[in-house]
Amino acid sequence: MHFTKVHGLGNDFILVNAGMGEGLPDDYITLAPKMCDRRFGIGADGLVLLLDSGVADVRMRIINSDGSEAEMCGNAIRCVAKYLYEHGIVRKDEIKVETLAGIIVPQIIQKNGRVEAVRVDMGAPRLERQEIPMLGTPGQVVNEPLQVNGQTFKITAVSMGNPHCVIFVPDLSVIPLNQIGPQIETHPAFPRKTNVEFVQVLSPTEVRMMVWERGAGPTMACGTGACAVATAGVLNGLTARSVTVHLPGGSLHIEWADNGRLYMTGPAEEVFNGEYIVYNG
Ligand SMILES: N[C@@H](CCC[C@H](N)C(=O)O)C(=O)O
Repeated sequence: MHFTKVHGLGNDFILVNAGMGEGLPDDYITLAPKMCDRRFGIGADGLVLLLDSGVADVRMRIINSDGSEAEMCGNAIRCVAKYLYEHGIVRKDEIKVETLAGIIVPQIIQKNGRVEAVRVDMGAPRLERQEIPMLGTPGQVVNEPLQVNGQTFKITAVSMGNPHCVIFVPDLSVIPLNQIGPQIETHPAFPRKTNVEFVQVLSPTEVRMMVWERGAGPTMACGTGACAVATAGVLNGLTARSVTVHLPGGSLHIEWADNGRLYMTGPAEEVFNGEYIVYNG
């Protein structure tokens, strides 16, 4: 199987152009963990499949490294847009991508004839509890206490098509992400599990975050997570509507525009191409 390795701020993916004639085994859900394995496979946070679409330029499916399917991926969609543009597959400045979270529109930003960044219209955040989804009485989940193994966290829940649980803390460096992350990811309050973001506010226009991703664990960056963090910052009165989000792998700019939509701007990189050997049986 031919693949292209890409990343957005170190959040890395195996891209398979499945709708353009590449043979794709049906069992990609079992294949994804094998391909994503960092010792026995190619190594990645997720497998991204590009498929033909009847309603957009392309359809994107994102399979986490544990084999679960996610509705959307902010870093992957920037990589997809750059890949489609640079390989001449979709030579448009604005590319329509069908996802399980709806049609998302990345925009190619060029400088000196090169794709410098990708700006993505990520749509409006979904804030009602049942849209996250989260159990409990209807309404928004803003700075609400969540009990986790005897500890109380004040959480703000945001859906960017996929679920996010945002927690503001005074000091990121003391957070045991690998211990608390999976406990919140699988907390019974989140019937479809959740991504988890811990955030330290540096100023009204700058925050630092780290993420524990649903189905992938700790990653270097999360685009939908950065959008959720920017939304949560405004809802909690902590940040402005335009904010720079610093992640372990680099920075994203997020704007929650007056039209209610979130715009994410950041880089995307293609790293190498290869052939993955699929053994039957
Ligand atoms: N890293 C991604 C999000 C990938 C999906 C996530 N793990 C989920 O299951 O929702 C991003 O950049 O948004």
